[in-house]
Amino acid sequence: MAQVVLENVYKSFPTRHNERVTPVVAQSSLLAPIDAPSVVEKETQEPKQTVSVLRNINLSVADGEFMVLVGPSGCGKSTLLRLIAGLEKISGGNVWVGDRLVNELPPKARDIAMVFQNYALYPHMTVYDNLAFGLRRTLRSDKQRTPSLDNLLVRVTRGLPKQLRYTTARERAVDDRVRNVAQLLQIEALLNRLPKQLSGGQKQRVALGRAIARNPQVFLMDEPLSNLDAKLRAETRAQIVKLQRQLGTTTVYVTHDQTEAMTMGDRIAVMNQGQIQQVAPPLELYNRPATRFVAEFIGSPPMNFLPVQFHAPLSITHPQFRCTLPDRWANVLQNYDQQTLILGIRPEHFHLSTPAPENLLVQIDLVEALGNDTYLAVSFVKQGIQPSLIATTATNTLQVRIPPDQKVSIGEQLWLSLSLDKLHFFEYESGKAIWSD
Ligand SMILES: Nc1ncnc2c1ncn2[C@@H]1O[C@H](COP(=O)(O)OP(=O)(O)OP(=O)(O)O)[C@@H](O)[C@H]1O
Repeated sequence: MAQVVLENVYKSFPTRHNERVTPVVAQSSLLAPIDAPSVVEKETQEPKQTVSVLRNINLSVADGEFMVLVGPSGCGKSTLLRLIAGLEKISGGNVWVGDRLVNELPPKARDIAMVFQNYALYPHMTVYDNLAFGLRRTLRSDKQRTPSLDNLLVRVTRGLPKQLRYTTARERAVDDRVRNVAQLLQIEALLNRLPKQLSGGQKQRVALGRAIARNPQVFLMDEPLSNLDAKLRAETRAQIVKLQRQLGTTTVYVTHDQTEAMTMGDRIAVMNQGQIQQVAPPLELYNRPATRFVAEFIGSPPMNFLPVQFHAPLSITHPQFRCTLPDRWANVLQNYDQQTLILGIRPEHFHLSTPAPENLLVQIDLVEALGNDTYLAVSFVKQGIQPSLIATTATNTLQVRIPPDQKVSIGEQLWLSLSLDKLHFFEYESGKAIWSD
């Protein structure tokens, strides 16, 4: 077990700004004499540029912690994981695993096991051998060399029935570990099968088993569940969490799925465009998102955002409604008098209400009844004042959650009130959260 610490980690990839150049080179090479420099040579002569994919990453994963990296596609999650694994080299900063600085260490010296979404099992080996393969190598590198008497006995008994054959100490250790892991993951019955004889979920369990069998200091998992169907994903999700708790192995888990992040992580690091926006336990991310980006990313359906005008001491106005905020906002908001702020409201923090200036008059565009919950997509019924401010809302549609027993239909008009103690505010330009305490 070990902690993983990233200090000011930076990663850039080389790129050539040859998007315009390439076609020209390609074209000229068609016309060029045979002995002209090749396209490849010409391309490498272009000035190299770099694109920075991760910037100023500081993250400390505690010993035994389950840390989830979450963020939209392309934000740099996999790259960060690959940097920890040593599959990519960092461009700046430090990576620590335990008390070792691993910047220059190759992957196999880092004592880390990685699980990918595509399982990466050896197709020609049985489940048993897939589990045993890495182990044999690990034990060999542990210098548990086979004594020569062992070797002799193995050779002499090779032709005998299986029960009578002699096995080496190392092979017995491997066998013990394989069977333990198979029991833990409930794949004992599958040990003699080939990967092609397994379902997706079973393959994923074998891939997990392979990582566990090596008993590494750290597990790195890159979207390991994304090839599974919804039901199996939920089951395997729970199983991974349970296993991780049992083993207590420090884990960094990458996903773009916020449900996975919220249900699995001790803490979650939310990433966007190569930077970490916030690191916090799941509920804290939900209750106290540090930025508008985090607020929108965590929670399903996402938080609604409305531009409102703030008037000290405690009132906000929107073309469609106005309301007075609880006292606790007075202090923090006094510097924003007469400014536009972004009001954030989660779908679950609206309530069906009565006509009043502090309530929102909306029309139902869509109803989604999901048994336990009913979600509405609603739009404002235009009431006339300051329509320009409404136009600055990215979308004029709000997502609202109402009790499932409430009968509503498309086209119906409703009044909604806000849970005043649940409001969020963000600075208009920077998107930074303003907290009332
Ligand atoms: N070898 C590479 N060379 C150049 N650019 C790269 C390389 N690997 C990744 N990138 C770029 O780095 C950015 C981050 O990629 P990364 O795979 O880490 O994102 P991600 O958050 O894991 O996305 P996804 O969820 O889609 O897998 C992307 O813009 C990607 O195009």
